[in-house]
Amino acid sequence: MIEVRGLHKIYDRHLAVDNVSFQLLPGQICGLVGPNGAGKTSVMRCLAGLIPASDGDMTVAGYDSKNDLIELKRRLAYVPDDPPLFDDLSVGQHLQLIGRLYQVPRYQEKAMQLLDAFQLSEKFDAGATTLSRGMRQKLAVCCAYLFNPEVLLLDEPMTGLDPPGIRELLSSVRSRAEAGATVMISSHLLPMIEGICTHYLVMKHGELKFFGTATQLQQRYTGTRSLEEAYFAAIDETNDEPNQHGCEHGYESSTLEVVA
Ligand SMILES: Nc1ncnc2c1ncn2[C@@H]1O[C@H](COP(=O)(O)OP(=O)(O)OP(=O)(O)O)[C@@H](O)[C@H]1O
Repeated sequence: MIEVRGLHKIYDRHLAVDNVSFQLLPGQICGLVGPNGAGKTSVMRCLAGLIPASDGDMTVAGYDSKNDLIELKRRLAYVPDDPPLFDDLSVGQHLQLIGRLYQVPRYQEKAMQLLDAFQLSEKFDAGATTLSRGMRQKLAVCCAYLFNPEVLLLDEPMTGLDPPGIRELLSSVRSRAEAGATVMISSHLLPMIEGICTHYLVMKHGELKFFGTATQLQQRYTGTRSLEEAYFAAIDETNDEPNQHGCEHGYESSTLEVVA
């Protein structure tokens, strides 16, 4: 569902993503974690086709990012951490726009259900500029969910959400994955994503430090009792040589893991 081989992203002369490869299947939820500036957003923006990769191959839902970008975008939703809403549109009009653009059957009904779930119904007629930060985030998630994408890329989606919003977001991510979606969720709130992720991708300085299942992460960093502890073990590793540890870095090994 998501296949990335040798992704590189260079801004001017800064190497922000350095040879990242991984593969995710339908139903899998991948926590994308790493320190500030690790390259997480750059990976997501390349995958979403918002910025060009400097090198590498990416396939989403079977569509190649170089040759089938439009088809790829039809199947993917990317929610950035600061969603760019339309200032002139209300909450309801945002959902109407997405419903029509993506030709979602009965989009009005689905939109109301989503707004209810995220406690945003009373803001149906409110303009985007009048929304709080958390409400903007919730609206962006509702817009992403409305067309039922096969792949969801959520960039720090919990930032600004209230506790009911976080709970709804986490449970909805889980149920969408159970229904067959592939989800990548970047977050610094490690205890919050720990309960839902099947996989983890740990980045530092643009490099992939680990990719694998939650179980593999535990096995790799024996003695760690939580995602947070494994995270620190992964990013504090002094030996940053590529392929030093086999499965964390290589495309072949992540393929093996998925096939297994
Ligand atoms: N448009 C840009 N031009 C130049 N450098 C950029 C640009 N966007 C990102 N970078 C640099 O690329 C690196 C990776 O940035 P990125 O936003 O992908 O990191 P991140 O892991 O998402 O960070 P955070 O956790 O802070 O959101 C950083 O060093 C950043 O300064």
